[in-house]
Amino acid sequence: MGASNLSFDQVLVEMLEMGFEYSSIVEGIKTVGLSIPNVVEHILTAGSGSGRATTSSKASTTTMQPSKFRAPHGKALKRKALSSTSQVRQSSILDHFHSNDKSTVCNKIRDVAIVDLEMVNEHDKPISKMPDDVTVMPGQIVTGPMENLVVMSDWETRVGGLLQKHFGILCLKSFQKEALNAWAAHKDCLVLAATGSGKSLCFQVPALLTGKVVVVISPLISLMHDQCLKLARHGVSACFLGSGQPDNTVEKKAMRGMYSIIYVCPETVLRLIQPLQKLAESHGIALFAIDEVHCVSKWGHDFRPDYSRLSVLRENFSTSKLKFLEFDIPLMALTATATHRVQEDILKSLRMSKETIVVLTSFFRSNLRFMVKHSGTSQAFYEKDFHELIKVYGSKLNSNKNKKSSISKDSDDVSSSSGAGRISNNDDVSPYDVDDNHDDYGGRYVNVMRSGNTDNLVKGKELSVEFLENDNDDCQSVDDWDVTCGEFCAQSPPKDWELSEIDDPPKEPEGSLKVLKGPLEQGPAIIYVPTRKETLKIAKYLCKFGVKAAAYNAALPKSHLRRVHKEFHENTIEVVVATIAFGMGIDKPNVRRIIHYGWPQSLEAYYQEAGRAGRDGKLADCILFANLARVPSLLPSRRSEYQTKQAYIMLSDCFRYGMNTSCCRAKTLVEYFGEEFSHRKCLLCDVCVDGPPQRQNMKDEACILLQTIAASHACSYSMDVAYDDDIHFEYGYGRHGERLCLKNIVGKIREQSQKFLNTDILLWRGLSRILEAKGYIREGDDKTHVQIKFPEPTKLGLEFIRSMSEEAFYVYPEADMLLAAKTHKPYSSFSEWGKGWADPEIRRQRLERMQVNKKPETLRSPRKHQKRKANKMKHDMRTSRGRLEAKLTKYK
Ligand SMILES: Nc1ncnc2c1ncn2[C@@H]1O[C@H](COP(=O)(O)OP(=O)(O)OP(=O)(O)O)[C@@H](O)[C@H]1O
Ligand SMILES: [Mg+2]
Repeated sequence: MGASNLSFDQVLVEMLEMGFEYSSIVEGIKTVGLSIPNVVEHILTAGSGSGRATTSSKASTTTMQPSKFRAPHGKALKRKALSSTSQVRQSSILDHFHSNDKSTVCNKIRDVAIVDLEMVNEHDKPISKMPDDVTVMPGQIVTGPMENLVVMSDWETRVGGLLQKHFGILCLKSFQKEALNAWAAHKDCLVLAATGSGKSLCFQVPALLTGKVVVVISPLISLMHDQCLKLARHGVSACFLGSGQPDNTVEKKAMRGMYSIIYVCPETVLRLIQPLQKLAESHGIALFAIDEVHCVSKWGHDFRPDYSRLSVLRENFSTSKLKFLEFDIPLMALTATATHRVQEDILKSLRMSKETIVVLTSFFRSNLRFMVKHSGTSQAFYEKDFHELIKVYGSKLNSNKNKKSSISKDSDDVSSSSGAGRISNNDDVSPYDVDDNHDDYGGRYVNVMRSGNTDNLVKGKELSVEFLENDNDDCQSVDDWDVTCGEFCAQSPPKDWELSEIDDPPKEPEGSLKVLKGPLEQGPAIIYVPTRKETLKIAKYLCKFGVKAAAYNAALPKSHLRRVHKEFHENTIEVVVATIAFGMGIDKPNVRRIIHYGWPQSLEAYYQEAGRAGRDGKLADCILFANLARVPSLLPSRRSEYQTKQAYIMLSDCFRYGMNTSCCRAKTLVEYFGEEFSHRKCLLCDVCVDGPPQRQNMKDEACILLQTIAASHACSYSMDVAYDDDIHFEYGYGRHGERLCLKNIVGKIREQSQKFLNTDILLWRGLSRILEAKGYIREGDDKTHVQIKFPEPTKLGLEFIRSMSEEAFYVYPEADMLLAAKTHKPYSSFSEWGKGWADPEIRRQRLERMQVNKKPETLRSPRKHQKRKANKMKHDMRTSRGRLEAKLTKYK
């Protein structure tokens, strides 16, 4: 790859977008010239140290030890036979992974075939241990009694042989049977089943049973590609169409019925309506499957506008439109993350039939161990947060000497629970970690987003250099994987399938739960971060300690992404540090750890990504490291006002999940999706294991907070609130008649009550959420916030004040309240810095804090520094104006 004709600035801008640091880019350009791929390669190779997986095809060949090439149950696979039976027709797979090197084609074909079969092994090996705790609830949800349906006769008897032949599977899970029953009865079907439960089989089987074509609508090329590859290995011909498919003969062949399964993105299927109608006539279409169907809904976390136009399928493939059809071609919609609202939206948006069968299984994944840990999630915390990960994945050879110097003496176990989302690992967080910017609840973006002006949106993005994982990944398009193939011909499935006896596990009595215990088995990890820059920073950090880590974000060169994907599947890369671009569809059975480093944007996204873990049914960790002292902000993205509001609601739910200290995390998650959690607890998460914190009687705090809020609204309520003796309010509705935000209200409490002088804003923030949940206060602003911002009392709240009795008010302190209790600081906000100097105690504490916690100037972020400067200017202006006004009154 020689130098391109790009200018220095162009290379710089593009690479900054990818998340690289300015200095590394400049250094790279100096060394290898103005070629983006070369500079990327240079930086990644230099930064990776010995830990990063090598890029050469040799590496994958050499890393494959004979012992690895085993059939599911220990039978060695014959390399030769495999390479000769490989019928993957396109140059494709080679192009995927080694597009530029044609000289070693043969070797590569063999390598890839072997790699693929290795993946098959991994998938099928622990068949009996598949997460199959799903329970179909036909009685509740199925809208039509199945026994009354005209079911395609004998499909169940015929399917057994096909499953064995193609997938090495003896039987279907009950939810798969339900879905297939619906299809066989020509009914539409909505399948809601946990991540990794095997939804794909529901739409793959109809192609095998009928010999007709199944059209699958899928949101990502990477996902389509993954599935096509697996199908080819299982002896099912499949292709994918769309902008990632350069060979237009594939599309023509597909429309002539040459592939059993056609994967398309929604954009493409909309274009292909007519050819598909012809295909339905000539060959027959057995089913339209809409995978990851939550993308249909505006209420979902991953809305794709083209998904919402898929109602054309119902309109164009019904008996009223196509006279040759005997029945409407059934629709099967599938997802693992849909709330009730999203489910309703799906049925409506796709215009699914009134008789749609909804197959609902539990979203609960009993082998996932959820935890929340407090962390500043910045570079200063890497050492502490990743030290256990480095211990697990770091190469002994490399890291021993580094470990001595760099890894904290602290031997806290990353995978050991910190206790109910509490603050054990990073409990020595400085008060300065509480970013006062965030007291305004992400206002920086709110302003930008709410303007409705797209120019501003763009500016917003430019402003937010750290939040670079923008629409590129938010709205992942088919272009995120420009895979050059898409045609997969059926290979003969391996002859020596060893069939495991699998069936739904015997139903356990209600409430009992088999608890997986013990240390995690070996297996890779994925670290999800919000920004591209962090993917690179963390991957580089881990590589320094000998961890085979790699960054993955949508802006990185496709060749790099393909390599990461491949090497991750081969277990050459052990830790992928990724944005949401590596989320949906990753089906690797032995992922042992999913770490979210920073707040996710929604619980749907969180659960979807966490669902990549433990797909083999074995214990896996899902750890969320988040700054519990901060209210998270929305990442910039193109959103309408309506979508912004929705996004805030989802972020808020996610924030509350992190703040929770008393309810089982798995229960919180599945109940979020509207499921009634049949077990009381998961017995694995940090809350279940460590128990909730001790309940506190917060009667006094609740009363004073409610009173102060009520007083600030006294004008509007024109009521006589019985105040505490030591509280006197000078005005009712803010000094200038404006609403008082929680921060001001807390300021008032501190001013008026000696008892609460030294209380932390975090305490009041947590308490206000508790009061809101109890229905005593509500948001008084017409905007949506992540955390209540302008509290106003409800009728219930006012009654609570009126009827204040001696009764205690016991609550479980939330995570931020516990954090406040641990960090002994009276004020968390710089905006309150100017207040209270006259008070000797406050003065003493502030001076002490200035001495002890003074950070070196270099550590200050430019953003904070600018804000401080601006505040100082404002303060100076105010004081000089004050002096001026004082002088003027004097001379009047
Ligand atoms: N009946 C079955 N018995 C055993 N294994 C199965 C069965 N059905 C599917 N599987 C396996 O389960 C794994 C996960 O399947 P799949 O990718 O379809 O999950 P999914 O439900 O689509 O998950 P996600 O929501 O994350 O996409 C696959 O490797 C598949 O081979
Ligand atoms: Mg799936």
